Amino acid sequence: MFRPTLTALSKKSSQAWVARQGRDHFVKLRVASQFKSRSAFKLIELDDQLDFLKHPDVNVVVDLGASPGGWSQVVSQRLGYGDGTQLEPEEDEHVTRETFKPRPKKKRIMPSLPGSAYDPLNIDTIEHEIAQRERAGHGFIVAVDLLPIGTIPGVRSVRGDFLQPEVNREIQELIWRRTKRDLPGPVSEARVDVVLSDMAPNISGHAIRDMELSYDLCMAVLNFAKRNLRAAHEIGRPMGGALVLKNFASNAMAEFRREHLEPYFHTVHSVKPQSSRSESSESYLVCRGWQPADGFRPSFGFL
Ligand SMILES: C[S@@+](CC[C@H](N)C(=O)[O-])C[C@H]1O[C@@H](n2cnc3c(N)ncnc32)[C@H](O)[C@@H]1O
Repeated sequence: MFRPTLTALSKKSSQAWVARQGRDHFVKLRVASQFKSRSAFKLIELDDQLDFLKHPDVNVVVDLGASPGGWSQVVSQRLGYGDGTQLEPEEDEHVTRETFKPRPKKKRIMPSLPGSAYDPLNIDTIEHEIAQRERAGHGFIVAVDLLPIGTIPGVRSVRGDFLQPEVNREIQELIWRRTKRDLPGPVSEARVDVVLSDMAPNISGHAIRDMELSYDLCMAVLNFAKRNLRAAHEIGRPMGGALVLKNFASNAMAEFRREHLEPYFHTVHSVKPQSSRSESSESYLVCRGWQPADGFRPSFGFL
């Protein structure tokens, strides 16, 4: 009997993956749009449907599992940074003075810069462009991932494992520093308006283990949200204070939703965006209107 070898199998599945990518409507859209990931369309769909980002009172957004940066780009746009186009990819990914490559003249965003008489690499122009976009938007985004995230207007990134206490501490300190600098009012423990998590554990192939890992990530994100989300009544909008959580369907997740989400949010919706592949069991829990019960916010600590 013919048994395919591992190499033959992996070659076949990678060919299938390439073929599927080529057919995929959202992959084509991504290429045309300059979004860093196809996932960007999932967040666009979620926000267009449930409207948690585009409010003037949304100032601080935390994007967990942000690399390569598609969701952060969408949030950046929705907080008013940029006009819907991102910085050109070569500027975006690796802009350092050493690695920057000038673009052809016709693609330049700014024709020239005051005060930069000689700037053959166009570096001042790029910095000026970034600074201009930074001025146009409001608030800020903290993007967290194990992997690098390029430069996106309004985004500050933290690289590390979200499950590690020192990474949590770094996120917290960044939020406090920026809040103190940029936002009016007292610096309190809870200044985040929206927590997003598109994190997924590395799939081991062992169904129960994978489900447990996914559950643990969701629980860690919820604990972070409990400490950091502004409550709906503080914001003055019933749907204010939102959490978006990627999850994989399981009985444990259904119970998590009933026990840990529904009692504390005004509404909880489970959404499978069109741009999420139908063969994946992923969906997103969109929880709006954070209303901590008395004493529900845990005393301050990490994890
Ligand atoms: C589906 S991708 C996110 C795509 C992203 N939303 C975008 O639009 O570009 C999931 C990300 O979660 C990150 N991730 C998984 N576990 C993590 C952890 N414990 N800490 C930080 N990042 C994690 C992975 O590194 C991966 O980049």
